[in-house]
Amino acid sequence: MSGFDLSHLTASFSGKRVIGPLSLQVSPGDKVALVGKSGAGKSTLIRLIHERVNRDASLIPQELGLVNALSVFHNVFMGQLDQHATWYNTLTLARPFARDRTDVQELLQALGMAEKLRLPASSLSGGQRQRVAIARAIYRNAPVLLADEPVSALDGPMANSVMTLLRDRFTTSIIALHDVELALNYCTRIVGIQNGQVALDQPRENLVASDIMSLY
Ligand SMILES: Nc1ncnc2c1ncn2[C@@H]1O[C@H](COP(=O)(O)OP(=O)(O)OP(=O)(O)O)[C@@H](O)[C@H]1O
Repeated sequence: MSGFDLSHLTASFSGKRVIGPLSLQVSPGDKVALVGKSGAGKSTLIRLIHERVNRDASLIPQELGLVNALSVFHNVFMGQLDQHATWYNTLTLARPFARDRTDVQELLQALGMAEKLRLPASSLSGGQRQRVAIARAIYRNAPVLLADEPVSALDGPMANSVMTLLRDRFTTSIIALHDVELALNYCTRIVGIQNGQVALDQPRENLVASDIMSLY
């Protein structure tokens, strides 16, 4: 599955509705940017979509979810944990298989972090940690990417390079982005969220930055 049709998406906290009810239909090949001001509901919507799509998604959550005590290799390998038998994962914890090490190393190379393979995640900077979560999502190789501000801790050139990589590696994606220029440059469809509802849903070519800024 690389497209999906979700309806009746709702979320509430302490009895207060923060999302929906809303529907979202995503076709295979859509590269959706979720935009909207802080607190609009983008992260909550990504979580709701992940609950529905689950194993078909590669997720980059805003909180990253790295295990500090484990190496960069093992954090990336976690992207495929549910695709291997328990014995394979247990052996990998002690001593990774050469093929997996090579695959992860190649990914880290593409993310400018080749020399970090064996280091614990605790020793990384914020931007490096974010790239490990990105590598984990790419390594998972699911049909759909769900990402919540995946390049927020990266400098401009690195953010562009990572967005290019994500665009090339995933046919279908939904990415929450604060950076309107990145949204317009790397996505094919812009979905604006306002007060938990879809306030804008347009192909990228119909929009300029000022159209999106009206959401803020
Ligand atoms: N765990 C929670 N408990 C209570 N309220 C929450 C919780 N998570 C989110 N909210 C509320 O839900 C609303 C939407 O939050 P959400 O994190 O989805 O927004 P967002 O658009 O992703 O914001 P940002 O761009 O700042 O990440 C906000 O009003 C927020 O306060």
